[in-house]
Amino acid sequence: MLNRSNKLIQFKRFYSTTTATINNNDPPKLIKKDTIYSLSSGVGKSGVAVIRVSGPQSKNVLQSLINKEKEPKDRLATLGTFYHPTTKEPLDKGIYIWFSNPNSFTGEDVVEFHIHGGRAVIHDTLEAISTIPGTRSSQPGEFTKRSFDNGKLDLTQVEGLSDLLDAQTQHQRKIALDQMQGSIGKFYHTLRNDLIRASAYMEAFIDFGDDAELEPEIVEQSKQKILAIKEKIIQHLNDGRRGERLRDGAQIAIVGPPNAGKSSLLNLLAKRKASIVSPIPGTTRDIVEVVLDIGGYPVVVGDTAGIRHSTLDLIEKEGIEMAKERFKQSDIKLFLYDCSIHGDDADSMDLLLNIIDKNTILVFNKVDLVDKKLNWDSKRKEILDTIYQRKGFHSNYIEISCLENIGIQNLLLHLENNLKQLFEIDDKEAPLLTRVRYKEHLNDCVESLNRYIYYCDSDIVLASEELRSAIKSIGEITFSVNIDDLLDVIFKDFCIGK
Ligand SMILES: Nc1nc2c(ncn2[C@@H]2O[C@H](COP(=O)(O)OP(=O)(O)OP(=O)(O)O)[C@@H](O)[C@H]2O)c(=O)[nH]1
Ligand SMILES: [K+]
Ligand SMILES: [Mg+2]
Repeated sequence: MLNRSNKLIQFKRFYSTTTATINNNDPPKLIKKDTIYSLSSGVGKSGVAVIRVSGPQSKNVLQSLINKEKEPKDRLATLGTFYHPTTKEPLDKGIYIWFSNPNSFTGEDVVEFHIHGGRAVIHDTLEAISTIPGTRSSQPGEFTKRSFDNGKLDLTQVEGLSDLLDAQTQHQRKIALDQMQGSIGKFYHTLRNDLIRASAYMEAFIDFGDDAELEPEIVEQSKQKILAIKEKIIQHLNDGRRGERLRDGAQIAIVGPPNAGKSSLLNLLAKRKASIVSPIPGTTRDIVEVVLDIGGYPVVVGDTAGIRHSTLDLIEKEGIEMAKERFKQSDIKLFLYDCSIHGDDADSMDLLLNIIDKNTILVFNKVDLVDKKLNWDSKRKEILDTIYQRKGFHSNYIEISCLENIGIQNLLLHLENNLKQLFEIDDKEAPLLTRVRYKEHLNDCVESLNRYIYYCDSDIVLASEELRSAIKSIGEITFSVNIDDLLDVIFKDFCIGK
């Protein structure tokens, strides 16, 4: 029979190999590569432009450009004149910063040149760098790729960085920055580590059970721990698409009967003529979308075709179907009601009662046309009472006039509040689930854990098999887990082999 330390080695080896496809157990090594360079700041004329160089030739590049052999000081902005390495012609006067590996963005030797952002300065400096052997201009995303390869960023951080560069609104920026700094990565690391720790007790039971020092209760304990982890993952998965919504923008739909002023409202919100407005009912056919920033939240507002039964127009009919569908799918729903209609508005009322729900914001438009004292107040009361009688809730409502710009600020405040609720994170521990990719891996993980629970009492070998694939699924989210450290922790608090 194997002694314990051999078993320990076996166990370690087992974990190393089952995760070998995604984990590199050795500390990240710098692979000798081309030295890459590129303009890192935006294209076009600017006050300052930044050229970044990364790779083994970086120091050579720097010394050639400043025409001095001296050792650069680490992470210190230094003023210098840059020369062409072959013609020795001065190119520009600017600042350089040297980052020696591994303390740089890519983990390699990096030098940054902060030069004047004129076309010729940028062009000639890049050309000067290109004359140094071993250098080439970088491919898109190559600096970040090297950073990932060298273990400076895990995959979720790379994705966070990409979101940060794309962020259009304040809240998108906040979430992306958090993710780039490792919040999501850390959360998944912890989940995975917890699973490994719980499974280690299982594995030990399989391996050492016959030594009679480990009780069957251990299996039960580890099962309970794993169940708790599973619950945590499920909770995280049920975040109601908030993270994805924050990346892509929340959907707001404007629906209502023809001529209620839906397109007028869209144009007001967009501050431009995005949708055609006319007195002809049935003007809007397609869904017209505008992307907006409301209180720092990204939203996509969709203007839709006016909904009515009476039309025979096939195109309009299709537009109406699209409108209903959009209404259903949207995160925030605005129902526009023309309050200037005198006499019979049974159609509008039918439609309203048909589709309105608790979360719909009822927007009474064209208040500039009503005589409040005489009839509108009582008519509005009648509408709200009917909703209450038929649907059982008190509807949220706002009065506006698109023509005279009345109540729009109020509507925006209302929307902002709704957005705040929509995006609010009630679970302080778990970050927002920002990508479908994470969701897929987490779903795989939960499925494996369900099978683990199924096998747990009957076939412990199959059960631990499922545990391993659950662990692998989570590991795939970050793609950078060093298992050795963790195993040391496990075995320390495990006390096997002492
Ligand atoms: N007096 C007044 N007229 C308005 C107001 N809002 C919109 N209108 C007018 O109402 C008419 C219809 O406006 P639209 O914005 O085209 O209405 P819609 O709901 O998009 O109409 P469809 O696309 O046909 O369903 C236009 O003549 C607008 O100028 C308002 O607040 N007050
Ligand atoms: K219209
Ligand atoms: Mg319209």
